[in-house]
Amino acid sequence: MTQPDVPAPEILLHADADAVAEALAARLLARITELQGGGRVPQVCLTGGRIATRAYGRLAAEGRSSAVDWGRVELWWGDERFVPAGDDDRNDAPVLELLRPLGLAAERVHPMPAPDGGAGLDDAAAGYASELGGTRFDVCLLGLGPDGHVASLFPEHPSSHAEGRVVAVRNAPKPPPDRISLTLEVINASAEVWFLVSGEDKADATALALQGAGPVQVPGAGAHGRSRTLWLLDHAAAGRLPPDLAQRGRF
Ligand SMILES: O=C1O[C@H](COP(=O)(O)O)[C@@H](O)[C@H](O)[C@H]1O
Repeated sequence: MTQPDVPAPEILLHADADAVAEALAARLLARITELQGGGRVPQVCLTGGRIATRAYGRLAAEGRSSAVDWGRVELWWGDERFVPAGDDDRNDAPVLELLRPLGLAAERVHPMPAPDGGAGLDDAAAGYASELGGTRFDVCLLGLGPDGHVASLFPEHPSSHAEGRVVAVRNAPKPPPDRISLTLEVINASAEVWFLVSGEDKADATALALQGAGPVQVPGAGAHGRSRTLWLLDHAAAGRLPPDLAQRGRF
């Protein structure tokens, strides 16, 4: 089912997880370069997840010799696990380690707060909302959980119908239970939303999200960009799409 004024999702099919990671890195470098060429400081929202972490490795490797001015890129996070800074469970830890050698400007990197900063979960979420202000992302990267969760918005959970811009998530069905997440309001204000999804365990959720499931049942179904929504999939994740949809993205 398509919604009025929301561009139809574009499916980009790749052989495997490595190919998705490589494609994401190449596409992001090209988009950042293009935005900087137009005089803009690109606003990029990052996701956690296994495939994203692979993609950041590629980005770090290829980013060094690219035309991107890394000091003029603004980085945000779509969700975070509310565990201490540096904890392996945090979404920002591997990204920061991988990308720091690129010469990012510290004041343009916006990790979500950690409990060791002293704030409780609600204050931490409110603090990120103020830091974010009215920022609209040029590109918002998203993973998709096997249950259809996106960022830390979980199916049939209070987070899936949260209001406001940033939500404090408790009792997440996937550990750790305490998290911070952007809401669909913020995600859907992005110019472009790019999903990166790999693996057979994501095939059902991918098929539901791309065939008009409701955002409370499948939060990933409710996420889209204002001008573009890309789904970078590997064959395994695309395995349960109806042939006409899967065929559209084959190259
Ligand atoms: O918990 C999370 O999971 C999703 C999906 O992660 P994956 O490892 O199954 O790809 C991720 O998008 C989200 O940022 C993260 O907090």
